[in-house]
Amino acid sequence: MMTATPTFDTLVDNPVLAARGVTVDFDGVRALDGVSFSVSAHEILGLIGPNGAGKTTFMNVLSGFQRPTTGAVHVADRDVTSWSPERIARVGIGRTFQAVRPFPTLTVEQNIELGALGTGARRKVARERTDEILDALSLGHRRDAAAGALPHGEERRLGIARALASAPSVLLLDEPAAGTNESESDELVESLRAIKARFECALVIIEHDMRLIMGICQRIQVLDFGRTIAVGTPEEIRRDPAVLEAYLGMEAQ
Ligand SMILES: Nc1ncnc2c1ncn2[C@@H]1O[C@H](COP(=O)(O)OP(=O)(O)OP(=O)(O)O)[C@@H](O)[C@H]1O
Repeated sequence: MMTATPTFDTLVDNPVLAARGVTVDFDGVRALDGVSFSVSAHEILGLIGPNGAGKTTFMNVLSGFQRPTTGAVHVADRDVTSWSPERIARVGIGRTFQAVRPFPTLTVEQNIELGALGTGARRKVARERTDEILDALSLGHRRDAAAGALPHGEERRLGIARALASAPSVLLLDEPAAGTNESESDELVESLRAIKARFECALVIIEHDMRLIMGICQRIQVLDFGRTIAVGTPEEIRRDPAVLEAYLGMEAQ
């Protein structure tokens, strides 16, 4: 287990997405302080930490929505640190947002197809991909429903489906289980497993639902006050004293 802040060089070999020494300052607040990170093709990585630890800011840096004050972001061997979000999306980094909802008056199918067409897929390819995603995320029975009429758990899955439609090599998910009940969260886990099994896509998941994170992630990185305090398997993280002190508290013991 690595409990110190990892350096770029000691992280995974051949990462599809990596960041080195990322610092972000907001008017006197240091939201991130030298965070390094990498994810392998097809890996499921959890990014956890207490409120305000810097998780969303870090995801914004990875996807081009926040320019780091210092540090670098690489997609495979390309330095994308100064790229726009649109350009980063085009080289395979997809993401969902905590608060962005699907287009409510469009159908589920149309929402997903737009996600594919938006990154340049031809209509036939977009249709095929939409069918595959509807099936993998168990949304086929809702194909013609208006997105705005979906129950909350399905609406969250549609958000993921839309991001998946752009055929990302890495999908960044910002609190996909937010507001879901236990059975919706179980369905979400099934969908994430189906994505891993059926699509060539790594997943990076910010989530406060520890049952979900511990159940599905192969590796977890923990942030606290803008720094990495641990990286390891769920088992290692569950027992890490720094993590217990910072975040999990008694509930993890
Ligand atoms: N645009 C901003 N301007 C100023 N400060 C910001 C901005 N965005 C984030 N911060 C601050 O940066 C720190 C990290 O915030 P961030 O939202 O990244 O944390 P988080 O780990 O995602 O939290 P949560 O789990 O509550 O979503 C916090 O102190 C927050 O107040």
